[in-house]
Amino acid sequence: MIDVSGFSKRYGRHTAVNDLSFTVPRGGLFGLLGSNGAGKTTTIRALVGLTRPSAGTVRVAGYDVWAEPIPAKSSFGYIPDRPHLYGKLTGRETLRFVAGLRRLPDAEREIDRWLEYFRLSDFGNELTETYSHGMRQKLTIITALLPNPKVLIVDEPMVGLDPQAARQVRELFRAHADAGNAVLLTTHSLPLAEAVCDRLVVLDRGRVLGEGTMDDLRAQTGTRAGGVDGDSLERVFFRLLEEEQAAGAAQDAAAPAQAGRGRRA
Ligand SMILES: Nc1ncnc2c1ncn2[C@@H]1O[C@H](COP(=O)(O)OP(=O)(O)OP(=O)(O)O)[C@@H](O)[C@H]1O
Repeated sequence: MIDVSGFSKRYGRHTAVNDLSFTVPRGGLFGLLGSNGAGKTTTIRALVGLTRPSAGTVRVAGYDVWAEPIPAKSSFGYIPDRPHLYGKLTGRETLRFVAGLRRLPDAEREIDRWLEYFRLSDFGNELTETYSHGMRQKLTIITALLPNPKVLIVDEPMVGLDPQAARQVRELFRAHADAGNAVLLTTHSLPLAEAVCDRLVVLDRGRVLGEGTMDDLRAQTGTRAGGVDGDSLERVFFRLLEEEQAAGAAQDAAAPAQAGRGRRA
C-alpha cells in the first residue's frame, strides 16, 4: 500500500535521505524513527507530494505520487507535524469542507461521532483560531480519518495531546491498520513506536541504520527480548546509534593514515 523504492532527496550538496526503500502492506503499521534531522519528515513530504524525490519512486495505494498525483492523493489521509487549519472556519465547518472535497455520504453523522469521540462536541461551532494546540491536533486527525483512507501518513502525531487523547490516537492507528489499511508514522516517542508498530525503520542522517520487527532489531543489535529484563526499543535505538558512531569514528581514524600512506607513496 505504501512503497518507497530507492528514494533519495538532496538539497544542494546535502543529502537528506539516501536510497531509502521499504513497503508497508495492507494491515501494516510502520514506524519511521530517527534523531533530529534524520530525514523522517523529508520522506513523509515526498510521500504526500510536497517534496519531489531527487531519485527513486514513492507510491501510495499503487499510484506513483508524482506521476499520478490525483488518484494517489485521493487514497491517503495526511496528518502533518504542525496542524494547518483555516482559523476563520469553525471545527464543524472544517469537517464539512473536507467531507465536501471527498464527496462523503452521511457526513453529518460521522462528524458528530468524531467530535464526540475527541470530546470536541462543545467546541464544534467555535472558530478553530480559538482552539488550543491539542484541540487543533485532534481536529487535524479527524480531517485525515473522516474519509476512512486506505493509507494514513502521520508525522509526529502525539505532540500537544493529553494522555487520554494520546491513548485514543494510539488505539485509532492500530484499529485503522487492523481494518485492512496501511499506516506509516514518524515519531520521537519510542514507547509509542514499540506499543503499536509492526515494523520499524531507524534512520540517521538520511541512511537506514536498522529495519524490521522489534525482534529483528534486537537480533541485529545483540539485545534481548521479552520479560521484565527484555531490552526496550530505547536500548535498541541507542545501540544502533552507538554502532553507527563507532563505525564513523573508525573511518575518521583510518582516513588520515590512508592519506599519509598516499603522500609517502
Ligand atoms: N527545505 C529544505 N532545504 C534544505 N535542507 C532541508 C530542507 N528540509 C530538510 N532539510 C534538511 O534535511 C535533513 C532532514 O530533515 P528532516 O526534516 O527530514 O528531518 P527529521 O528526521 O524529520 O527531523 P526532526 O526529528 O528534527 O523533525 C536535515 O539535515 C534538514 O536540515
